[in-house]
Amino acid sequence: MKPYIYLTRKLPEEAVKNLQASFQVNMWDRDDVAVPEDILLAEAEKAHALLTVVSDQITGDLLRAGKNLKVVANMAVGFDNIDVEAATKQGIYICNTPDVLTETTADLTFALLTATARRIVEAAEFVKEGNWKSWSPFLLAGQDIYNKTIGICGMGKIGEGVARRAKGFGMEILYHNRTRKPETEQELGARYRSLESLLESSDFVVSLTPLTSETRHLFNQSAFRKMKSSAIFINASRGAVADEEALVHALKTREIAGAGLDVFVEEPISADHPLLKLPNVVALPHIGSASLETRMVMISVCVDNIERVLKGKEPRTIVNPGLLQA
Ligand SMILES: O=CC(=O)O
Repeated sequence: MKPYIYLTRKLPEEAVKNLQASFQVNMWDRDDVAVPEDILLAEAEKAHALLTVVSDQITGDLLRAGKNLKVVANMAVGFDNIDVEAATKQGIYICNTPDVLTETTADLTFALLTATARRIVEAAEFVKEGNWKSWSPFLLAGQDIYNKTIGICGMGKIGEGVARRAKGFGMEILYHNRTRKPETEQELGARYRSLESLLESSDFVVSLTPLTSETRHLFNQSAFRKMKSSAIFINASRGAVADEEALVHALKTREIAGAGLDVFVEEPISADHPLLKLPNVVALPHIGSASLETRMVMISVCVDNIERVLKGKEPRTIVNPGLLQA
């Protein structure tokens, strides 16, 4: 019998035809709703490979139930939705899609910064709603971006991509990261700062840090209080790096000036969430890497990893490399 692969989202036929040639492939065939947990569990119990997305919770229980499972290929660079430790114990490869989405996500992060600073979403709605009656000096006036200070928290590849864009805007670049990046400092003139100093000095605080036990609620009440009252907070990593209640408070009381958010604690965020009621928030539906080109490449990275593992080869992009040595 051919190995069985379950894809948790409807993907284009052309993207998965390679898999169909050698394996039995089944996919959740709706694009508008996520696969329900019970169906995902039942599929994991049968599957040799899963192709998953960020909103699928790949828990220890699910991985232990997957007696045939050899690989989970997550269509994202982040993998906080997966219990990697449990997978490693079960001998299951966890793969992600690094590198291929770096520039696309940096584009979106910078676009979100621009949209928030210059009130682009508000302005576009204003025109479409027929509210534009006259040109006026301060109509929808926002904040400058060029020559301002950007503080990037999480200087991985996407952080570096955002820093390159910031350099083009003549911005002063500060960063905070677990490790210093001498080459980035040299190439982009980025300056390392403690988190506290970055928060105090930046006009734009940009979160690109992965979600871990250390970064959960990194942006809390005390962090927002340290920021300038004119500061704009941009989050393009994971919702839970910010304490959303503290963020709502900081925005309402104008402790900070605005926020551009591509990610939320609960996704999809409910339409009546207090964050969505605030005029100084630009909210996007987790579309950091969502260009047609990049999404197709991400799928092909997942497909390639699955194919390799099921054919007895090493996957190319692996999150639990300890397994390769085991
Ligand atoms: O959020 C998206 C990703 O991790 O790629």
